[in-house]
This record gives sequence, C-alpha cells and structure tokens, in this order.
Amino acid sequence: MIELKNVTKSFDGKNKVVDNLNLKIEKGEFVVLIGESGCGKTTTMKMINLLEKPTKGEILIDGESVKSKDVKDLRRNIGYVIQKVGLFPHMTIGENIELVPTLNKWSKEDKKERAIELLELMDLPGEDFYDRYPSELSGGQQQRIGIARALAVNPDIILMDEPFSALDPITREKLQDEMMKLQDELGKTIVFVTHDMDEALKLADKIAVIKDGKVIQFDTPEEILKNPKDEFVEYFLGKDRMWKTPEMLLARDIMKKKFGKIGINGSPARAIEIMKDREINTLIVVDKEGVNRQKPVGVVTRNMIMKNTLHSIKMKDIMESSNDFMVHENTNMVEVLNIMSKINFRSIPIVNDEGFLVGAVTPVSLLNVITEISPTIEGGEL
Ligand SMILES: Nc1ncnc2c1ncn2[C@@H]1O[C@H](COP(=O)(O)OP(=O)(O)OP(=O)(O)O)[C@@H](O)[C@H]1O
Repeated sequence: MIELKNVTKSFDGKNKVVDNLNLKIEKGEFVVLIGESGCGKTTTMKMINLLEKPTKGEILIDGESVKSKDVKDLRRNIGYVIQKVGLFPHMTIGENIELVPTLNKWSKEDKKERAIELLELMDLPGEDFYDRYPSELSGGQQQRIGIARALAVNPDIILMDEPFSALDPITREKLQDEMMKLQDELGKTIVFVTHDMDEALKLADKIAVIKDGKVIQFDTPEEILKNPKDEFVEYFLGKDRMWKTPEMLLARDIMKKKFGKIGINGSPARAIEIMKDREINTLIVVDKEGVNRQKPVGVVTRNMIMKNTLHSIKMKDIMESSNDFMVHENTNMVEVLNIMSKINFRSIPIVNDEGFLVGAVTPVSLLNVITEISPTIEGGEL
C-alpha cells in the first residue's frame, strides 16, 4: 500500500505545487492521477520514488516511510515509465531492459532470459528485438520497451507518467489494452498520470482528480461519472460524458425499483387490475406473493391475458418464462439494450447475486436515464 499523508511540495518556499495532499493506494490497485496541466500530478508521483522530496508530510510504502529507505534501492524497486520512454539510444533493446538487473548484478544469462521473457510479454518477438537499437523501433514499440524495462526486476509498484500521450490514437488504445491485461495478470500497484479522462476511465480502478495540488475527488470511475463531487470534476468529465460511455451505466442504475409484478398463482383479473392501476401493459411474474426475496419466473402482457381470461387460469399457465432474459444488476446498459432488442417484452427483470428480483428495466426507466444524461435534452422537457 502507498500512503501519502498531508504531503506538501513547494519549489520556491512560497507557492505550494502540492498542497496537503492525502491519498491511499491499495496493493494491486490501478490509480490514475488526473488534472489540468501544472496541477501537480507529476510532482506527486515523483515524490513516491523520491525523485522529488516532499517539503512537508509523509509518504509510506507498506507502512514504512520512503525517507527511511535507501534512495537507490527504492528507485530500483519501483518501475518508472515516462512519456518519452527514456531509452538510451546507444544501448541495444536488451541492454536497455537489463539496466536495473545489471545494477543489481544479475548474471548475463539471467538478464537475457528475463529480457526475452519481457519482450515476449510485450508482444515483441524476443530474439528479433533483443539486439536492435531504439531508433530502429516505432514509437509504440519503444514505449513497450519502456514498460518492459520498468518490469525488469518485477517491482510491486509501477509509476507511469503520461506513458502513452505521444502515441497515435490506435497505438495508444492498443497499449492501454495491453496494460489492462498486464495488470490483470501481474497484479501490480500502478500509479498512472494522465490528463485524458477517456484514458483514466478506461484504465483506472480509482481516479484521483487533482486541482491546485489537492485531491478534489478520489473514487472509482463509475462513482466519479455518476456523482462528480463538484463543478470542477463535472467540467473535467465533460457534460456529455455519460452519453459517450453508456457502458458505465449498469442495470441497477437504470432500473425502476417500483414496477408491476404478480405472483405465479395470480389470476387474470388480478393482473388486469394491477395493469390498470399502474397504467402499464407488462407484468413480471414472481415465484411467490409478498414483497421480499422473490425470484422472477416470467413475464405476462395484457395481450396474453386477454386471450386467457378464465378465472381458473393462473399466471404460470400463460406467462412466458424469463429465464433467457433475466439480467444481473451489474450488467451494463449496452448489454441491457441488446437483450431488450431481442425480446418481445417491454419489461425485463433485474436480479441480484442470489437471483432475487431487485428491479425492472422498462422503456420508462430507460427514458428517464436518457433524459438525465443527455447533453442536449434538458431534464423535464419530455
Ligand atoms: N523542478 C521544479 N522546479 C520548479 N518548479 C517546478 C519543478 N517541477 C515542477 N514545477 C512546477 O510545479 C507545478 C506542477 O508541475 P507538475 O509537473 O507536477 O504538473 P503536472 O500536473 O504534472 O503538469 P503536466 O500535465 O503539464 O505535466 C508547475 O507549475 C511546474 O512549473
């Protein structure tokens, strides 16, 4: 765990570039620091590996102050990737990757084995790239080498300062995807600086929005999107952000908690009554009466009931099973819409981990969300 406690940094003794900043980064977390140019992101990150010294406050790694550590050891054990790669042009790719293993006095064989392994991990044929020079590589390939080098001695922590910002959008996206895969596989603690919100939302477990050297909000991407803490965070997200990232909205965010439902043994007359009361044409059929811990079993529509009005008929006789379109509350909106487009019903049951009914997504609930997040339609006009 990395902990920044009341950290302040001033270069001139007057202006605070980082101002009483607090941040707790759990082991294995991918944390993105984001903010406008000059807000102190890089300085904050550089204090973690003591490339800059805090003026005040404390930085702890696994409970130990970085100040108490040997600076060389500290830096060797924290991977560091920067925007312009920083590969040494006169050294081969192999030698560049082996920099820290060389400082740590690894044997030649061990170093090469590790370098080849890392090249392969970064999707570059090891034997082919090992003896090349940086100038013979594309920008994206060089950046991959930068990441391989940072991973060389298998550090627990990797600091990345705008590592992809000089790359074209396609290469950038590819490297972001690879980074996410790597993080899944290796479980490193990553602190990543960017000023690109798309990048932050895509990569981060948690995002720290920084302004004037202070953390304004430190939350998951979902939370930042749904509940930006203030106008600055909102501005930074862009007004139409939710519109652009519907995959961030989950079924539980778009479902209605109050909706039409009926027990499996309910009669057609009862179904019609509920539909009239609620002015709806579709009901979710649940396994038992009551309000708690019900499981959805099917759906009935007004049309289905009109064809089966005999009093002896029960919902279980006429309903259509909902087994194929029951949706977990964490399913994203894009998938929910996809499922809705494939079925003939206007209401789909949303369930929790235990399979209990927690809500329903209906055209009205969707419309409410669209109205709320739309950049052009003002709320209330529909
Ligand atoms: N070595 C230094 N000496 C004096 N001032 C510095 C030094 N390093 C950074 N600063 C100043 O500290 C402030 C924060 O810089 P920092 O690089 O941390 O910002 P940033 O948020 O990473 O910006 P960017 O997105 O532009 O990289 C800036 O005003 C910068 O000019």
